[in-house]
Amino acid sequence: MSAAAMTWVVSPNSEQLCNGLRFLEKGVFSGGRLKNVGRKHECFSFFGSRKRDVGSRVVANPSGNLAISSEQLVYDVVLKQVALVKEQQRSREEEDMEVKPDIVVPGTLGVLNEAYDRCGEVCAEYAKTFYLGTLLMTPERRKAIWAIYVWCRRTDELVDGPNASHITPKALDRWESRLEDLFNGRPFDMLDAALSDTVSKFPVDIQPFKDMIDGMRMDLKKSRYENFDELYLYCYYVAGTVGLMSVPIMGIAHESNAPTESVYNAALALGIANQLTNILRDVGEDARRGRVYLPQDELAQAGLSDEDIFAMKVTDKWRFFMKKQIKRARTFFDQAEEGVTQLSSASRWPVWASLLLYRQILDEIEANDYNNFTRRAYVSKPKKIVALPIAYVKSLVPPSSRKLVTN
Ligand SMILES: CC(C)=CCC/C(C)=C/CC/C(C)=C/CC/C(C)=C/[C@@H]1[C@@H](COP(=O)(O)OP(=O)(O)O)[C@]1(C)CC/C=C(\C)CC/C=C(\C)CCC=C(C)C
Ligand SMILES: [Mn+2]
Repeated sequence: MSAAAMTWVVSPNSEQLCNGLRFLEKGVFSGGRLKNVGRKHECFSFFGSRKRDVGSRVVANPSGNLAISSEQLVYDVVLKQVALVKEQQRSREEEDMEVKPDIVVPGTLGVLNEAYDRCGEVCAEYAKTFYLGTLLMTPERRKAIWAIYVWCRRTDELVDGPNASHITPKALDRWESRLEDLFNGRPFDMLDAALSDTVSKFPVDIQPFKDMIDGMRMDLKKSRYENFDELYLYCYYVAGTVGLMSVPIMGIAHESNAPTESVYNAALALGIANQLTNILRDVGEDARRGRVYLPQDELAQAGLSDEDIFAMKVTDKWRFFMKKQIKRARTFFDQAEEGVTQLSSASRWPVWASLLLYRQILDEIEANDYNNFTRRAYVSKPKKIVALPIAYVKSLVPPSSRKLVTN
């Protein structure tokens, strides 16, 4: 598919989107394979800490005043999402139904099915293993996850895709108003229509979606992170949000008696872990774009600076620094593990697979002797193949009655 055709998939520009819609209607997109344009897209590498180790709720700002930490800010979003889920549970119990019935406007069902099919195609193209995992889910859940995946991918492409240099804060504002419209039942295009349908059926709060757009805004104006608290907020925006969006769809197992909030915390932790791993894998690549997604204070403590990163030399100081960063990422994966088992049975396999595969990237960075400047850590096909049955076996473990960490 040409770059021009790709444009509509990711751009919030109305004219291009209308063009995109025409592509869809003519079926040009159908069967078309989205290509990587200007950006690495290996297969969506299948994707928490005891909180005390990684950050506190109240932090002192430079003037010595106490401020609310990023962790606390994010926790408020978790509570809001959990409240929405509980509210829907209560009304379902009252109405005694599984999901809201479809209110079908004549002639729209075919279009909606087609929209979901397109989401599935995009997902299969960008994230093959993950796509296969979604096939285990119920059709309703699978389609919903595809719709969320596509919205996230399109959002990410705005700042990371081929048209990234043309993206302005205004464009992100337009993307956000489209988001509000689709949550209010007024989708702009077919892919938005799929998500609009999804959010009308599942208790998904708009906040994590808005926060992901905020993450993209942050990417436009910020290329340094003073400390881990700042980096944590960025990781929440671009990846922790995905965890919060996904759990209402994947569902929590009926047998689970873990507090709902603890499962959302685990989902958040998996997003953070994935993003920290992504950052550690991409240090060299990001540096070539003038970006350093590493806590500046921790670099300084290790006797390192931006200059050392741009020099791209693996030194003992760098190895020492990296070991600490990897250790932190692993604590978030550990925290996430406790939550995966609480998910509904069909959702556990793709999440385990994603967790095991993404975590292995950290092992690969170690195996590369911490050279994440000029070598890209990746999980080889044979290792991926080994991880999948392990994930499957893990997914068979039912939720235990053990209590998870709440905040
Ligand atoms: C089963 C599963 C993995 C479900 C998530 C499906 C979904 C909606 C994914 C959307 C991902 C996406 C496109 C996010 C946009 C921002 C972004 C690109 C984030 C980075 C992903 C890795 O992508 P990649 O390796 O391709 O990196 P580049 O684009 O090349 O830089 C991220 C690192 C974040 C991904 C975050 C997650 C997948 C969150 C996972 C958490 C859950 C699914 C919750 C699980 C529940 C519990 C209880 C643990
Ligand atoms: Mn990346």
